[in-house]
Amino acid sequence: MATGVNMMTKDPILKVEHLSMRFGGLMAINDLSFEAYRGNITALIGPNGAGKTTVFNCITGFYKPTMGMITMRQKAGKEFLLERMSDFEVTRDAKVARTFQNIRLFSGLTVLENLLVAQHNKLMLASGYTILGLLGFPAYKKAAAESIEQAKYWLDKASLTDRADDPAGDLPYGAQRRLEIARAMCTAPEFLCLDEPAAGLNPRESLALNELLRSIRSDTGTSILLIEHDMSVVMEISDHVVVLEYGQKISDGNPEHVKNDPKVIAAYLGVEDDEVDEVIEEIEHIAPGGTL
Ligand SMILES: Nc1ncnc2c1ncn2[C@@H]1O[C@H](COP(=O)(O)OP(=O)(O)OP(=O)(O)O)[C@@H](O)[C@H]1O
Repeated sequence: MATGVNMMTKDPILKVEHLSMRFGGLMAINDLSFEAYRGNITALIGPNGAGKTTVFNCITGFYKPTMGMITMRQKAGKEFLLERMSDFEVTRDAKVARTFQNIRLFSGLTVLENLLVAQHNKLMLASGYTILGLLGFPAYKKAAAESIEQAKYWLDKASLTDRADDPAGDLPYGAQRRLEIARAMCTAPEFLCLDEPAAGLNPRESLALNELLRSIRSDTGTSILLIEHDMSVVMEISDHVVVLEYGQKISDGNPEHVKNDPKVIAAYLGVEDDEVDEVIEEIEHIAPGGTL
């Protein structure tokens, strides 16, 4: 398959091999294989019901796949077979963080508190899981100061510093989405999975999201896998796009390759492959140069 991506020079952080997930009589994912590369933004796209969230749930330990292997290799070389791990272990040990389609913030806590709660594990470790934290043990004090610094850093990156003391539930929708991503970044993940981060955003909020994701890629080197329906976000910021239809991969490559792939156009327009040329001709007639 021509892909437009030079796979030889890429270093995979995630390898999904022959993944299948069956729900009763429904094969939601059927023998799916793809890779996500270190330091890249990879987008997983496809029509409604294609299986994107199911893939995310398999990667992040929420579902146990019916078949297949999901290997994550950290920067230091340590490998994890994610399909064998619980969601808690995937987050804590493999350092995979995720956000959900529906926002899941602690809406009664302030913005800053949301970012501190995300670092709970680190603080508990520093307290030795005892009351040393309450007694002002130096290691705990140091960890607490680091947590605040980390929270401040991500408040700034997400353009939320001036809302730090407001309840998270009072933020506009786009700011809540950025806070969720900032909260995930406070756990210092190597791999960040975002489920429809641009859903419901207005164009200005979408731009702010793009900027945040680009800065995560350039400043931290964290690899990102995102599910997204907003093609302007996908085409604008992704290095690599994987397209699913009915639980199978139909295209894999750089954004330019994917948006011109007749199979992808057919899937989105809901037509048979052999009718694609005809439909593209019609589209060209209405909007010359138009793609997806
Ligand atoms: N827990 C489940 N039990 C039964 N069927 C499920 C379950 N989760 C997903 N499915 C089915 O699996 C298929 C793929 O669903 P999935 O949510 O992964 O698609 P998607 O590509 O994320 O869709 P959307 O873009 O609409 O969010 C659908 O037919 C869905 O109804």
